[in-house]
Amino acid sequence: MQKPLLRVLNGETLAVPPVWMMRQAGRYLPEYREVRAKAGSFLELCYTPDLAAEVTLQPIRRFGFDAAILFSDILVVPDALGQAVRFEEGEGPRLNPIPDARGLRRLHERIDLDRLGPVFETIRRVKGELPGDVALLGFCGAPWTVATYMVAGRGTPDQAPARLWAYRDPDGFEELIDRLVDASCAYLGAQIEAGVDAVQIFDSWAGTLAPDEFRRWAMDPVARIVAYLREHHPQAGIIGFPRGAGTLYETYARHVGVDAIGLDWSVDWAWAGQVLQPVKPVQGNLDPLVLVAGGPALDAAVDGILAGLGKGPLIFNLGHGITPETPIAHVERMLARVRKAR
Ligand SMILES: Cc1c2[nH]c(c1CCC(=O)O)Cc1[nH]c(c(CCC(=O)O)c1C)Cc1[nH]c(c(CCC(=O)O)c1C)Cc1[nH]c(c(C)c1CCC(=O)O)C2
Repeated sequence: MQKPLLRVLNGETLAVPPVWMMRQAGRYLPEYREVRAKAGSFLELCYTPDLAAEVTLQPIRRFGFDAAILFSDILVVPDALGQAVRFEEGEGPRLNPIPDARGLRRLHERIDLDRLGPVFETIRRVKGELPGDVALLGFCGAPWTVATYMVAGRGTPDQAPARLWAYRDPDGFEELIDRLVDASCAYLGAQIEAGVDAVQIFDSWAGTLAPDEFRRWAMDPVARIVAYLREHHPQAGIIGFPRGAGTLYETYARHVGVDAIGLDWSVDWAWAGQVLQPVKPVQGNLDPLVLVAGGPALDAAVDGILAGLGKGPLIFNLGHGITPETPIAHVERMLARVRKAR
C-alpha cells in the first residue's frame, strides 16, 4: 500500500492525517544536540552522510512521524554555485553578498552537483533504513528565498536588498533567479534520483513581495521548476510553501502546479477548507509558538485544524519550523491528539 503522505499528495482524504514537522531534526532534541556537538560546523554536519542520516532518522525513531525530511539546508545551493556559506554560531548564515548583476560573475554557470554528493549519499542511507510507510522528503529553497540570502549575504528582517535590486534592475535580478531555477531543477532532480519520494520547495520570504512581484519572483520560478520535474521525474510529489502569501495563496494553489500547499499559521482554517482544499491538498499549519506553550491552547489549536481541514486532504504540520525551546512532551501531546482515532 502507498505511504499515507503520498496518498494525500494524490488527493486522498485520510481519516487520520499524516504528520511531520518542519525542522523536525533540530536543537529541541537532545540526541540532535549530541550529534551537532560532534560535527565541527553546521555545514559539516550537512555534508557528512553518516551524521546527516542519523539526525534525519532521529525524529522518526522518537515520534514515528509519517515523513522524514532530509537533513540539509537551503543554502547549500549558493554554496555549490560558488558563493561560500558559513553559519556563525548563534547568528545564522553569512555569505559574501551579491548586491547587483555584476556580482553574478562570481557564480559558476551551473550548480556543482559533485560538491553536493554527500547530500545524495545521505538520501541513499536514509532510504535504506526508513520504515516502509514513512515518506522521504527532499527539499530546496525557492529561488526568491535563496536569492534574498545571496543578495544580502545574511538573513534580513524585510529582505530589502533583494526587493530593491528587483525593482531597480528587474532584468539583472531575473538572471539571478534564472540561475537559481536551473540549479534547483538539477538539485531536486538529483535528490529524486537518489531516492526521495517527494520534495518541498520552501519560499519562506514569499510574504514580503508585493502582488505583481509575488507573481514574477515567487510563483513563476517555482512553476518552472515544477514543470521541469513533471517532465523528467513525474513520479515525485511536490509541496509548495509560499509562507506569508496571504490572499495570494489561492492564485498560487491554482497556477503553480504543486501537489499540495503548505500554509503558514496566519491562514484561517475555515477559509482554507472552503477555498484552497477544493483546489489542492493542504499542509499545516499549527503555530510553532502554541507548541511551545502547550496545555489547553495547544489542544484547541490542534482541534481547530482537524475540524477546519481534516475533512479534506490534509498533511498535519506546523505553520513554520519548530523552535529550539519546544518541550518534547508538547510534541508528544500534539501527536497523540492528531492520531487519537487511530
Ligand atoms: C530560510 C531557511 C534556511 N534553511 C531552511 C530554510 C527554509 C525554511 C525556514 O524558513 O525555516 C530549511 C531547512 N534548514 C534545515 C532543514 C532540515 C530539515 C528539517 O528538519 O526540516 C531545512 C528544511 C536545518 C537547519 N538549518 C539551520 C539549523 C540550525 C543550525 C544548528 O543546528 O546549529 C538547522 C537544524 C540553520 C539555518 N538555516 C537557515 C537559517 C536562516 C538558519 C539559522 C537560523 C537558525 O539557527 O534556526 C536558512
